[in-house]
Amino acid sequence: MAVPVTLLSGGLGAGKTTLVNRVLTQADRDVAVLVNDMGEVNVDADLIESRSELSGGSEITELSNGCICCGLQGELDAALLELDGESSFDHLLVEPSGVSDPAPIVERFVRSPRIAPRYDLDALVTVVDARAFHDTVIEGKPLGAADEADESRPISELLVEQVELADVLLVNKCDLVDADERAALTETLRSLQPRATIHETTHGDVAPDEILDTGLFDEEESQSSAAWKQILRDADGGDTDESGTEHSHGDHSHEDHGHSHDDHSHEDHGHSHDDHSHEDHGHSHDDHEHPPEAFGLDSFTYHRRQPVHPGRFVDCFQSLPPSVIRMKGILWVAGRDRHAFTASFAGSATRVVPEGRWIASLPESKQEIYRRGDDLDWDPDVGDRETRLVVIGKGLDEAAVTATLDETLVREGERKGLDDDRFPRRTDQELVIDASGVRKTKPAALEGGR
Ligand SMILES: Nc1nc2c(ncn2[C@@H]2O[C@H](COP(=O)(O)OP(=O)(O)OP(=O)(O)O)[C@@H](O)[C@H]2O)c(=O)[nH]1
Repeated sequence: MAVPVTLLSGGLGAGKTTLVNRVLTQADRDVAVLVNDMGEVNVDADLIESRSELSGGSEITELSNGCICCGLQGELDAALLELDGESSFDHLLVEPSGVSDPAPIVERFVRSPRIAPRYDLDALVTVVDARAFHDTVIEGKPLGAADEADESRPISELLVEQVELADVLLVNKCDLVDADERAALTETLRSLQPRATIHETTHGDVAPDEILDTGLFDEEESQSSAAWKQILRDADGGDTDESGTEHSHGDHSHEDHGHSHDDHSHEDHGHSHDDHSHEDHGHSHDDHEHPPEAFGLDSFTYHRRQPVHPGRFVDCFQSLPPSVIRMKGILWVAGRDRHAFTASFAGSATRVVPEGRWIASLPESKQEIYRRGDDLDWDPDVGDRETRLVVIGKGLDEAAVTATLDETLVREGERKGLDDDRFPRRTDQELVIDASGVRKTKPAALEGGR
């Protein structure tokens, strides 16, 4: 029988190890643990090991040569197969490095022909450091220089994505925030991921049953329930009012609106964090509640059939109003009329990544193929090119944010000769914009040297 798996994620020092130790000592079943600390010294494994000896019977396996979310997938598979072959246990806890993107690990459990039959993903549990999440994501303060300096991908954005994927959220270190901050945290977390069960904890004090054998993981939900995806989907089928802001319900997300990925001849078509192809699953979500409003937050979709001016876009995203908590969507960048970009802002930083080709940039014969049978939102002048951003925030002044975004649009007479080299040309590069500056990086630096 397939062994249930809990996948833990959370920022550095959020309290994952503390939680694992608690589960090992309190659970009434045999729990194996797979840890990956991405560092030379596998401190977590040592800590857990000394504790697990007390609990008896638990199995600890560690991976230490990189990050299992990408570079170590082979090693992850091997460890999982070995564990399955050599030991017997009732449940597996996987604790990847704090800066991992959980999505590729989920992919292993769900899709790998060797792993999927043996393991059954039970829940994605994200441990949130209440103090750090409040300060970085809600207040928008940058993390300490030491924390963020070496990382190409903004940590605050990863923290938000870990929340957006979660089935269970543990808001840990609640002793370090006051009642108002705690309420703001819960409200924000709910608005980012309405589906998750939330527990407020100190030193991971949650009953093991809340994270073991929960039956909460649902592949389709996990791909589609992040608030920004729901809003984008709702807006996508909708009417546009005078301000260009959309309010309506539909059943499409930009993931399935067909940007072409077939012509990457000039690129090293590597990895894109947003390009998990299984997002295109065509499932109807009309029964979901519209998320942020239900929790006192505001949201709207900004939509223009115009490109942004690259320089003004960067300037604007270096100082977004503090009321904006999350922004995500698709960008048409002037001077780069062939490729769609995705932009993702969370907390204090924005990441811009090139995606596939605009279908309108393909030869007409190919456009036909993409457009056939697809209810693409096609504009007679610009085709599928668009700038479409979901904005989530607290006390958002929609008109003011819209005006700010409008300022970034390219103006009459400006388009000639615009080609901002800071915007990546390859899908394995990304542009990171934060208060300290702008840099073009390779995500590989963060993710184990892919
Ligand atoms: N004040 C406070 N400290 C906590 C709490 N939970 C954990 N800690 C402490 O925070 C530190 C980090 O906890 P860990 O459990 O090691 O965190 P982690 O997520 O495993 O850390 P990494 O694996 O390094 O990312 C330790 O010193 C813990 O004792 C809590 O609720 N409140």
